[in-house]
This record gives sequence, C-alpha cells and structure tokens, in this order.
Amino acid sequence: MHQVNNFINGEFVGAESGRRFDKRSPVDNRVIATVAEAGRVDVDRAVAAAKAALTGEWGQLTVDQRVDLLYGVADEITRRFDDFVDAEMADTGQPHHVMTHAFIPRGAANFKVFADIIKNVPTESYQMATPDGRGALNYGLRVPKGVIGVISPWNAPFLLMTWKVGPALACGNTVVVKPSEETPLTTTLLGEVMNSVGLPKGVFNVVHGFGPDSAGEFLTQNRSVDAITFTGETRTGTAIMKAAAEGCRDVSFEMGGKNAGIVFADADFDAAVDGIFRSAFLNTGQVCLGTEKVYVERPLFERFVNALKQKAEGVKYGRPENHGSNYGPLISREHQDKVLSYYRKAVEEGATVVTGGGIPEMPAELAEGNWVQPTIWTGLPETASVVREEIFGPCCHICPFDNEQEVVGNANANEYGLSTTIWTNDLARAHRMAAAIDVGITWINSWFLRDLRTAFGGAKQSGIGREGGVHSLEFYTEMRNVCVKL
Ligand SMILES: NC(=O)c1ccc[n+]([C@@H]2O[C@H](COP(=O)([O-])OP(=O)(O)OC[C@H]3O[C@@H](n4cnc5c(N)ncnc54)[C@H](O)[C@@H]3O)[C@@H](O)[C@H]2O)c1
Ligand SMILES: N/C(=C/C=C/C=O)C(=O)O
Repeated sequence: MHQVNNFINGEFVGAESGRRFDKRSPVDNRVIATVAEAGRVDVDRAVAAAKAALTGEWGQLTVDQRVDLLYGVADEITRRFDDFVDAEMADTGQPHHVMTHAFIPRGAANFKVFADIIKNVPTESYQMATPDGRGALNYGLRVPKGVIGVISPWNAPFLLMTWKVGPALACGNTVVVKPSEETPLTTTLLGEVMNSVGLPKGVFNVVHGFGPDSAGEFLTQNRSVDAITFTGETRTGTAIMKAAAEGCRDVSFEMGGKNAGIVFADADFDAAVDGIFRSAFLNTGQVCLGTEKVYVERPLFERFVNALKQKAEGVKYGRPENHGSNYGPLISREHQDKVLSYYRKAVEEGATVVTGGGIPEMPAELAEGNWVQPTIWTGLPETASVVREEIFGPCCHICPFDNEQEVVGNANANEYGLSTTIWTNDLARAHRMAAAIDVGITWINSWFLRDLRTAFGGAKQSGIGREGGVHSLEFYTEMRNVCVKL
C-alpha cells in the first residue's frame, strides 16, 4: 500500500504518533494510500524548520538566486508533468484532459509568474523638501513576512496550493503547507521536486491531517506562523481567522461562492452554451468560480435550457486515465451525500428537473464511486436553497429574466461575491453589468480565463484580500520605509 508521509526539513517522515489515515479513490472508494496524520509535535517541528530556514542559506540568497531556484522548480514540475497528472487524477478522479489542460500546467506557471514579478517590480521612492533646503529621500524596502501557513482545499489541489507557495517563496518566505485530507498526493510530490532542485531544507514543508484538533488547527495555533493563507469554505475561514487573531496574524482568504451566469439574447448562442456548460460542470462542478445559478434573457430561455440539457446528457463518465471519459466523480462519499441532499431539496421546493437529479448507472467496477448526474433545474424562486446556497456540485438552476436591473439584483442577492460570467455582444452593457455586480472577478464572453498578473479574490463572504501579480506582494512581504536626510 502506497504510504504518504509528511515532508519536514527536507525529509519524508511519518507522524511521531504513528497515526495514519486512509486515502480513498473517488472513482471506486478503494483505499489507495495511507497518509501520516501530523500531530501537534510534528506541525511544531515543521514550523520550527521553516523559521530556522529564514536565517539560514535561504535567507542569504539574492533575489536572482531565489528566482533561479523557482524557475528550477517550475522546470522540474514540467519535466515530471505526467507524474503530477497521474497523482492528481488518483487524488481527485477528475479526467485526464482537466489535469493536462487546466490544473497541472498552472503549477509551473504559479512559480514562474511570481519569480518574474519579484525580479522586475520596483518599490517606491520619494524626494522631499526640508526646511534646511537639503531635502530627504524616502524609499520602500520589501522584506519577507516570515513563516507562511498555507491551508489548501481538495478541488484543484495542486493549482491552489502552488498559487500560494509560488508567491510566498518568491518573496523570500518559508512555508508549511497543510493540504486537504482528501488530496495529499501532489503536494507531497512537490517535496520531491524541492529536494531535486536543491531548495534549502525547511523552506517548503508539508504536514498532513484534518482541520479541527488536527494538523490544520495545530498550524494556525502555532504563534511562530507569521501569516496564514487559506482557500476553502467560508465557515472554515471563520475558524481560521479566530485562531489568527491570537498574535494578530495577517490572513489572505479565498472562500466560497454562489456565482451567476448571465446570458443575454444577443449573445453568441453556441459560445454561451459551451461557456455555461464548462462553468457549471467542469471538475464535476467542484470549482469555486463555477456557475450554479444561470439567468437567460426570456426570448432565449427555452432554446438555451434545451441546448444545455443536451450537453449535460452527453457527458462520458469513467476512470480519469480513460481518455474517452470527460466527467469524473465527486471527491468523497460525504460530498456526494451533500450534493444529493440538495438534489432532493430542489424537488421538495418544487423544481422542474430538466435533467439529472440522481446517481447514474455505472459499471460494477465503478459502482462504489462518488458519482452523481449533471443536473439542471428550472422553476424555483430566488429564495430556494439551491439558488442561494453553495452546493459545489454539477448542478445549476436556470431562470429567465427581462431586464438588466432584475438580473443584477438576482446576481447580487447572496452573501457571496466571488465571480460572474456574462454573455452578450453589447459591450457597453457588459461594462455596465461588470460595474454593477459585486464580485471579485467578472468574465465577459469567457470563463476561468486567468491572467495571473491580475487581482484575484472574493468580495463579501467569498474572501479577504487579493492575490495575483503585484497584489500578492502586499500579503507576502512587509513594506518598510527608509527616510534618509540628505
Ligand atoms: N475562492 C477560491 O479561490 C476558492 C478556490 C477553491 C475552493 N474554494 C472553496 O473551498 C471549498 C471546498 O474546499 P474544501 O471542502 O477543502 O474546504 P474546507 O474549508 O472544508 O477545507 C479547506 C482546508 O481547510 C482545512 N481546515 C478545515 N477546518 C480547519 C480548521 N478549523 N483549521 C485549519 N484548517 C482547517 C481542511 O483540512 C482543508 O485543508 C468550497 O467552499 C469552495 O468554494 C474557494
Ligand atoms: N485561485 C484560483 C482559483 C481557482 C479555483 C478553482 O476552483 C486561480 O485560478 O488562481
């Protein structure tokens, strides 16, 4: 049986307690690995290693030397691309093309973009007049924040973890990563890459476990962790923020969403159907930026519903390594139960089930997997649970609308503010809508198109702070000001 261990101070180690937990395949719920569950003593050892590395060889490197190492990490990820694809498919059960075209390439990109930024972005300086006429010079000096706690989710584990580790290391910090208990494989594999590239020991550490009373909580409670960056559910963010309050540590949060997809009658019809289909069903709907509530201008409504139904009924279930399949299972039995509970709730609340609503017929070898049908509803009010609450599954409710004011009101009517995708050829209207909808990112005639130099994050209950491009520097460095009397 494959054993997954913690990665502390450059070594793969079990937990001091010897505790391990099972990693199951989402495809058939077979146990595919056992994972070392880090106790507080293991987490504290990882944090101490990260702290020591700050003043060791890593802390003495020039920016150019750090950048060279990070480019080396990106190149080694690329060289071992298939290993990361295989590991993430085993972890998530998601199709091969989702890994090769979306999630794994972002691993290398997340290191390169921040290596480039830290090397090329200037800091500020000001010349000021003084009464004696000789003036003074002020300049900004960015220094690492210190030990960064990175807590990441299971839905795009490698992309989302490297999205944090890339900038953290580029800025000269060290990290202790606590990946989701559901998806330990690619984060652990990155430890092998760090050793291959020669990253100094203690700069990158991985501790496995759960949240409360386990590695996640032990990490946030360790006062030598100088800042915490977290991606996950909003209610988890609340718990982490309480822990971070001890010692007033800074946080950067990317959390839940209940995102609207808006299709106007003048949209490019096929592009809008494809775009909404991807945003609702990619990764079996387990994408924070995904669409779970669709609004279609009334003249297009029936045609659009039928077209989306047809695409949803055409998915090909199967093992991720089977390149013929394009649709995987949910991450866990627990998450499958949660999504199915919403499928039942939608019917109880009076939905018309356009397609799906249950578990597909699967071949015997896959019958134990966490499979659910892609599902489309119509006919519910905006107050319905599946229209208001984040489900995080392959389902969406479609509702007609008659004017911009109505659809903006519906898009804004929830506690989240993460993303929106808008389909129209009237670009004045597109700009108006983007300004009116209270989210962190709006896509016009596109979805999940990512320029890593841009600000990324959520409004309202979807996040705290922005990461991406120079915005990441605000969280991963401390800016000092130096005033020199001339
Ligand atoms: N905004 C974004 O960019 C973004 C991206 C991906 C996922 N998400 C959100 O993540 C959620 C799905 O991911 P998930 O189920 O892994 O989220 P989750 O909150 O259940 O877990 C996320 C991570 O937090 C850890 N954790 C849980 N409780 C903790 C605690 N008390 N202290 C410390 N760590 C703790 C978990 O072990 C895991 O590693 C969805 O809500 C989705 O919207 C947001
Ligand atoms: N942080 C990001 C979000 C990805 C979400 C996937 O669920 C990204 O694309 O950088």
